[in-house]
Amino acid sequence: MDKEKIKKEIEELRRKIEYHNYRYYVLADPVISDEEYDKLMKRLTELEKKYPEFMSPNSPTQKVGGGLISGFRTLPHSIPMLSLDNTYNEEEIKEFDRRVKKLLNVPEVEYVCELKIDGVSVAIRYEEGKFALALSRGNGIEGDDISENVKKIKSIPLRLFKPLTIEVRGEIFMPVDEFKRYNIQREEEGLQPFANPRNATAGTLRQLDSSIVAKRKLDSFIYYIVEPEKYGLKTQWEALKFLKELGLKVNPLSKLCNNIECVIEYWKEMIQQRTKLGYWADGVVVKVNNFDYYKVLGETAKAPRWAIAFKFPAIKAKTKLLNVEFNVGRTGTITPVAILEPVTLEGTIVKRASLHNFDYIKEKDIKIGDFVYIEKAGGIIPQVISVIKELRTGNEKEVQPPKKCPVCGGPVGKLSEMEVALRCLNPHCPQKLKRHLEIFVSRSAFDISGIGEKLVDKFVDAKIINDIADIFYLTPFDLAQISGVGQKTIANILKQIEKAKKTPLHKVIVGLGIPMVGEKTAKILTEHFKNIDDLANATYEKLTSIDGIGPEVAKSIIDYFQNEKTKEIIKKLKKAGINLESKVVKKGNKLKNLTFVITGTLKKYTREEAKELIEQLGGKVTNSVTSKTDYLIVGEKPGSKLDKARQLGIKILNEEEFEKLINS
Ligand SMILES: NC(=O)c1ccc[n+]([C@@H]2O[C@H](COP(=O)([O-])OP(=O)(O)OC[C@H]3O[C@@H](n4cnc5c(N)ncnc54)[C@H](O)[C@@H]3O)[C@@H](O)[C@H]2O)c1
Ligand SMILES: [Zn+2]
Repeated sequence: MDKEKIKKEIEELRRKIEYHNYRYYVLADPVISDEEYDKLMKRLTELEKKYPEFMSPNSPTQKVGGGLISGFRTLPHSIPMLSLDNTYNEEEIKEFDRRVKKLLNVPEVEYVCELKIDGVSVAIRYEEGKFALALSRGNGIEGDDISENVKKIKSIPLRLFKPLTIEVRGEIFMPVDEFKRYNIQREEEGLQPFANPRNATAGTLRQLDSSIVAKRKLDSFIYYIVEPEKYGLKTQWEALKFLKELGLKVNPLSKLCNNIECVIEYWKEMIQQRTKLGYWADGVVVKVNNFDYYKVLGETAKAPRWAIAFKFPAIKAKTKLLNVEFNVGRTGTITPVAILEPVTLEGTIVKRASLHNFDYIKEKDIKIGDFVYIEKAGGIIPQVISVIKELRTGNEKEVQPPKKCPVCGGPVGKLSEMEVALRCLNPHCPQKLKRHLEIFVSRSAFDISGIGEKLVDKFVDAKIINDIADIFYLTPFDLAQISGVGQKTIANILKQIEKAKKTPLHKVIVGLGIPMVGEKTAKILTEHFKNIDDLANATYEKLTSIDGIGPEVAKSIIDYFQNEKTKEIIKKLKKAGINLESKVVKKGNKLKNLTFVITGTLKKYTREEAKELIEQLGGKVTNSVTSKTDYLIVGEKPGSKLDKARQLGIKILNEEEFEKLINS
């Protein structure tokens, strides 16, 4: 009976930890603090130790977190790259010391204290002094070959001061200033800022393009030598000195201690200094100094027994949650934001903090009026971490998810069961306009590449563009008003806009941004409806009778076209002369085994449309005329392909003849 309960708790803990691993390592977007995570892990470790019958080799306690990334070559480590056990308090560090002394049967042990740099660990091999390979920690047994990226880090030498063949290990990290700069840049680009510098470092190192790594100023501290006895080294303290002599960057703040009291003192000193370092350290790594002891102490599947991470307490502040506001993002996601009684945290005044999502609020039972603890994830983004329930008066109020979009008053809901976030469901919500315009001008829709993300933002901010159709009403004057756009660019953009008016209907539909209607569905629709009005008037029965259109998509299409703003936008698109007719004919085999080449400009079709038409009828379109070409279709201002076709005696069709062929 009791055992059943324990088993359940173990399973629940494993499920939670795996979820947080996923958020942390894969999404680089953790939702709990390291301290909370470590508490879950500690509880699981305790239970597994007490009830070994529930132990499993797949438990997160048995694995090094992180994993491998696709796109890189994977190679085995020379010896496993492990994690570290950790503790947050003095009692436990003394316990660690007692355990070590008991296992070694000695009265006192020397420790080396090093800062625990909050970055990503790396193994670097040098051959005869020359940089040969860098591997990520991966799953601890195998790592990713990130050599090209690591070579771009300035503090990592490509040549050592001595021509040794050696493997060293250390930490790659992003300094505080660079992290701040990079996050500001990300926000300007409309990307989510990284929650902490470790995530930012990991995100940078997994780039396949090493020139990106060169742009972000990553740095390194090396702290470990594989098989140190080969170089006559007997202690970690000697190893650190040796690494420095090789020209590697070694953290200058390490300390050699004769006993555990000295370690605790160092830890306290570093807690004071931690915010002034210029890089993030989340604790002190305490290592037994004498290498002879390492074999005696050994290691678990996950961590060595001769070292422990003595983590710093989280820097948190207590304050009152005054209210919860709702932010609407570019994709319409609505996120709750805590409005706080202003409080100082790590030297800045915090008035707002992240609450992640409504599930988070529910899970933590956060109420308006509560006293809460806030913490800065990675020293940057404040978040509400926990509620101090003892201080409740009974007047606290539940946080109600909004029933309407706080920006446009539109309906609110989830797009699918799977989603955590609530969204504004109004397709024309002004808050979504920027994102929508990015899709509108993209290659899968109107293909107006002259108007990139930055310009879109400027147009919307300047209120020149208030809905998607406004793109087709841009004047040279509007364009000139936007700073940074020259005459040439203006002419180019106008040309592209003109061309975009001929965009085939399925791409127009993609551009409209009807929820749940992507490229594939848009194509199906153009095969069944003559034009946009035909589609707008389609009944639910008609839509669901089409192969590939499910009830949810049908409902979404109907909702979209019933929206008053949609009607206005369609009117504006018509007035601007946008193609809203489907030129797609029914599929067939009429052109089977025939190869076409197109030259010059056609009047009724874009290249793309003509190509699609031919392909739908079973034909093929290639770029150059060869003896295998069956037809050359000739528009206005044909190129040299026409001469070539004549030489080879290929059949030549003008636009009318081409239409006759497909409609015959
Ligand atoms: N908040 C979350 O949701 C969440 C989720 C997963 C993991 N985490 C955090 O990540 C930790 C697990 O990550 P981990 O396995 O990398 O362990 P870790 O970061 O706690 O410790 C091991 C690592 O410390 C690094 N390190 C830095 N300086 C060092 C030094 N001087 N000497 C030796 N090593 C040094 C090495 O990279 C080593 O791999 C957890 O304890 C938790 O704090 C948090
Ligand atoms: Zn809205």
